[in-house]
Amino acid sequence: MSTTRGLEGIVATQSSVSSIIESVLTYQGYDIDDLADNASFEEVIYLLWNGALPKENELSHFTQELANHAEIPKQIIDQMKAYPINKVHPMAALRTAISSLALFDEEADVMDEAANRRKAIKIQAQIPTIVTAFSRIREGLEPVAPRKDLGFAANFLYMLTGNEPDEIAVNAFNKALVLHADHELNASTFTARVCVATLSDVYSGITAAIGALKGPLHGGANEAVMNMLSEIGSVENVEPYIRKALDNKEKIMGFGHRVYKDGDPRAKHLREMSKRLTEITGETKWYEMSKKINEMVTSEKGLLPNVDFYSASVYHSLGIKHDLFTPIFAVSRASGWLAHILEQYSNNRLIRPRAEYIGPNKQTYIPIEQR
Ligand SMILES: CC(=O)SCCNC(=O)CCNC(=O)[C@H](O)C(C)(C)COP(=O)(O)OP(=O)(O)OC[C@H]1O[C@@H](n2cnc3c(N)ncnc32)[C@H](O)[C@@H]1OP(=O)(O)O
Ligand SMILES: O=C([O-])CC(=O)C(=O)O
Repeated sequence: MSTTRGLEGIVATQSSVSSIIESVLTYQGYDIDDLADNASFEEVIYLLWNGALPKENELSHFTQELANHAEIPKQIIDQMKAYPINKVHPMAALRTAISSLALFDEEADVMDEAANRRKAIKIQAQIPTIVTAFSRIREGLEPVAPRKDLGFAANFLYMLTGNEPDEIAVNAFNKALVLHADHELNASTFTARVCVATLSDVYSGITAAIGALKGPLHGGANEAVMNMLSEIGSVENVEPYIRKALDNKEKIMGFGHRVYKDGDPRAKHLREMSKRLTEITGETKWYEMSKKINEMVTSEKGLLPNVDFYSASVYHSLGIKHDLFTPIFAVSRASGWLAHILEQYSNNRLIRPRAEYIGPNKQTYIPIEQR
């Protein structure tokens, strides 16, 4: 038996949801560059779940469906109020709240395709409501109910702040959602597929995926990048900080990637957004610091920024709290997880690889008093 550490390069399934070929990312065959510049997040969700871009009437029906299901049960809000809110990371709160949502869905364990699609709509629609409600509850504010007349991106920002966001913020947030929606067999998507391949339910798959996304080697890196930027504090401090980190063989968050060795195609969009948004807020230092870190890490280690690097200064510029960055990743990536879950159910086989045994052999049980 031979092993490949971290399953690098192993093709574990077939999928038609998204592809990464020669560093080009496509969703159902559409280049991410094209979608980032043109598509609404709602169109992208529809595309990932249905394999085709929606016609006008299909999009308005789909958008309405999402809006109609965006409210969460009152019990979930009450439950979040009972969390030890000052100690709980919003990703942990989201993981628990999504799992709890299943308890209030009579169809949670109904496994036919129509029921699974209904659950997909509910989960996609309700994740933003949970994330924004938790954010407000911990600030001592009441959650803001979702509005049916606002699009997905606008509604998120509205529920977060209670104010209708401007067009620049909505467009930037929409683009970030589009860029994060799916990414082939990344760790959280693989987790979701492994979970539902046992014929467990959709909520379990999403709960498991949230747990995997939370780690700093995956989605948690965007918050870690912002922590690093805050710690560095100024452009002049970049050089000594990064040099020390590299000398100590520390990982620089937001750099490197298991699949992309010559660059993550999403990063250039986020870099451009970071530049523009920091100019608008007048806090260009976040972009300037990021750019300098990028130059140093790339020239000294040959590592390029991944999706998490410039997204940190983008979300910061939108006025979003740093520990909400990864939950926002989940808001977007839920669309990809759900597409993969539906795909897994449609052609399921239990996912169960092998482990090469390297432990001791031929041991004999010794009674406890003789050990
Ligand atoms: C949405 C996402 O999930 S994107 C990824 C988000 N995660 C991060 O940004 C965290 C920082 N990056 C990393 O930890 C890694 O690059 C990962 C997890 C993304 C990919 O990991 P792997 O494919 O296993 O690469 P691995 O960790 O083996 O790295 C290969 C080499 O590059 C180095 N390296 C990789 N990333 C970094 C980094 N960010 N900073 C410094 N060195 C790095 C490793 O130390 C290793 O060096 P070595 O061969 O001398 O030991
Ligand atoms: O694909 C990966 O390994 C990580 C990643 O970039 C993502 O999930 O967006």
